[in-house]
Amino acid sequence: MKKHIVLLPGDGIGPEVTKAAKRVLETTAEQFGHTFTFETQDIGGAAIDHQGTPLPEDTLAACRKADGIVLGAVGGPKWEHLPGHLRPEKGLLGIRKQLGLFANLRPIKGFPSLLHASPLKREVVEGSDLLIVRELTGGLYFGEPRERRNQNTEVVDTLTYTRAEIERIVDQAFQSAQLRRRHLTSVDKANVLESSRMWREIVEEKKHDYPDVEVEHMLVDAAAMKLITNPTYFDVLVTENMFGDILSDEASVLTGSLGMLPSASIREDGLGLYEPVHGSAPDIAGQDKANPLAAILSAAMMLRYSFQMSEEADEVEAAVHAVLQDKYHTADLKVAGGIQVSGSVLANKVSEQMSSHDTTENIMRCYV
Ligand SMILES: NC(=O)c1ccc[n+]([C@@H]2O[C@H](COP(=O)([O-])OP(=O)(O)OC[C@H]3O[C@@H](n4cnc5c(N)ncnc54)[C@H](O)[C@@H]3O)[C@@H](O)[C@H]2O)c1
Ligand SMILES: CC(C)[C@H](C(=O)O)[C@@H](O)C(=O)O
Ligand SMILES: [Mg+2]
Repeated sequence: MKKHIVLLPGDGIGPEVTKAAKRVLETTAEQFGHTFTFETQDIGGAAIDHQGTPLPEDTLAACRKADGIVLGAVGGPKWEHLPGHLRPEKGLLGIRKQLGLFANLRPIKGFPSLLHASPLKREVVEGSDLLIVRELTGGLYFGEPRERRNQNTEVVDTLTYTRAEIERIVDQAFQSAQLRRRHLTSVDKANVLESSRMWREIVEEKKHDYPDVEVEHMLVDAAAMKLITNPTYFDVLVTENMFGDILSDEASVLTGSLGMLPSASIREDGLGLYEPVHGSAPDIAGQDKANPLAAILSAAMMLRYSFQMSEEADEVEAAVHAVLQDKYHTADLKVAGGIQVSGSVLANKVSEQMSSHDTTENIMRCYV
């Protein structure tokens, strides 16, 4: 099969992890007889430096034509002095919005060989396997007005959702739950926010369309606590944009590192932007220390969702599992008796593992 992939490396460790994902995609193409073509475009701080804007028209146009998009990360101290509308992060928010990528799927599952890498107790982490379905193009991130007022003595951000925006993400979450253990937790702050009360109403209406899914509501503060005290309680969580952002970084603790969490930002027709959950990590950028597995697993999600190549996705995930079983890891993961390697060496190991044809069953097949 032929597929055209747009790479958006961005800033900080973005280029390092994107290169790793590309490497693994090239190995996939070779192994399965596909033709993947790649095109690199600017986004974020790199785009500001090269083209004066965080989201150039060319980038958007290329993404609209792509079969899949892989993004590294955007942002960093170099651009922090810029006004809000010119910041690198605006490029990422812009592309999500412009492409209508309203659903961000963030699977969190501990690899068995990393159970001790989490600072949480093994008995808490063991068996955790959850999916955060984060609404991605609404809420506080996009509401207007957002401004300073009255000579800088007041500030306003706006949380808006339309009924249709909530309905489509709730549908997505119910459908994800149907593919998994059929337990959905809708997370909100309905004791305070009107938007959350409408969210709850919609979940209550929608549940009749999915009678095989058990659904409940949970307040976000309680959910934050339960995520790290009793993570195996959860299957699918669905929540609005900002709550989803925060809860997913928190949940990464279950896996041992933020560098392990992949994500898919998708829309109904199958186009997707595949992005690790982590940021540009300026503290380790340029040192080949970044964990490339979140980006590699994001590429596996692209194979599964946008390209419908589930065998290929299984192969990548199984190779990641095998490399971790062999005790290879980057510096962010604390693995007793492990073999610490650079990010590029770890990516090569995954690639070699795939080429060795040694990989068997994918017991990590959690990325739905
Ligand atoms: N999707 C994105 O592009 C994205 C996501 C989050 C943050 N950001 C941006 O990134 C910049 C830095 O943000 P931050 O420091 O709060 O968050 P961050 O996710 O970049 O880093 C948080 C911590 O996790 C570590 N880390 C992150 N990814 C890692 C990896 N793959 N391997 C090893 N360690 C890793 C970092 O070294 C750091 O200690 C900011 O400008 C922020 O806006 C971008
Ligand atoms: C960089 C930032 C705008 C972004 C977000 O909040 O969506 C990031 O934290 C993420 O999780 O993808
Ligand atoms: Mg985030």
